[in-house]
Amino acid sequence: MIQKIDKKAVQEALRTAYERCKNETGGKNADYIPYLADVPSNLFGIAACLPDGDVVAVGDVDYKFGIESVSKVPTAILAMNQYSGQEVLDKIGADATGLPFNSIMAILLENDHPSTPLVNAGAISACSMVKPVGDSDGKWKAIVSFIADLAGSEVEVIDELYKSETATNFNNKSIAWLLKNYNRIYDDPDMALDIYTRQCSIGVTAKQLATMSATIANSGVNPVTKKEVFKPELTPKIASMMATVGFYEHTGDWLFTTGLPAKTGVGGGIMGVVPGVMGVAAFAPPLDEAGNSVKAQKALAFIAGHLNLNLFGTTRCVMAEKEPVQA
Ligand SMILES: NC(=O)CC[C@H](N)C(=O)O
Repeated sequence: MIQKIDKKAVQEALRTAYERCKNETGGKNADYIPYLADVPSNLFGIAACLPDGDVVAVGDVDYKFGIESVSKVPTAILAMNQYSGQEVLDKIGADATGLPFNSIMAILLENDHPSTPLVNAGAISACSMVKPVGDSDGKWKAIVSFIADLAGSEVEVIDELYKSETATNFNNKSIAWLLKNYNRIYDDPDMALDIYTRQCSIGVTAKQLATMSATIANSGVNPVTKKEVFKPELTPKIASMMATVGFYEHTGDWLFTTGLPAKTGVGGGIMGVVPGVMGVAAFAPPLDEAGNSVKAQKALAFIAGHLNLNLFGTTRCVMAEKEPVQA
């Protein structure tokens, strides 16, 4: 069955989700990265970007927060775009770990494999793959301009966050060097780790996240700028990775509840992709124990249910065509 929805329905769903969730008090800001502990906990925004490039939004949607692990999505796509989906599958993998995002155990259990580019190990490995290999500045330019192309607007690092993460990323250092030991780092390990830390420190708004996910939903063509950012065959690849591990050890619960491929970050952002339909995103800093924003996940779960965005459902949600303008 096909269910047509229009911009008004999306706007209404976002507003209702905002009203329902704004007083939610569960969760706690990440504090293992000192900068994140100080972000105001009551910030809350929701945005959606539609195939015609229209962005609908409610709440704190222009506040720049740390993209954190949502950045694993663009870098995974970039690596697949530069090499191929198959090569990323061979070099990194696409398995769920069922374990926390920064798990060292996951690397050992997967027989020395980083599992998926959407956990820390695989993301550091993906950063090591990004071309030009051996050229830190070149790699960084490739990543930051790829994220800007997905978002349709410039992005930059929040310096204070980058410093805060760099001063405290001991666990990630161990991951980088453990992967090096297993030949799963394809460039200098310290350089790969630094690129990963920097990409996590990029500031984005909920509107930018929604546009990034709309570009993914729209087969790699940014619906705002119309630029072809990546190969169309990569949309189902990245959506499947997001569905598999986007909420780490809570991914099964999330997928069961919503049927929406989505990726979270400890900055409080969540980006959800409805392939062929739209991108949705939400942001609120307090997290559950797996590092997923409590309020943002409640809001997106409501929207997914309300608009029938569940990819496993028998009702397919599509955007209604705009009424042609009368001559
Ligand atoms: N889940 C996350 O957002 C984690 C990202 C963070 N930069 C880290 O590596 O720990």
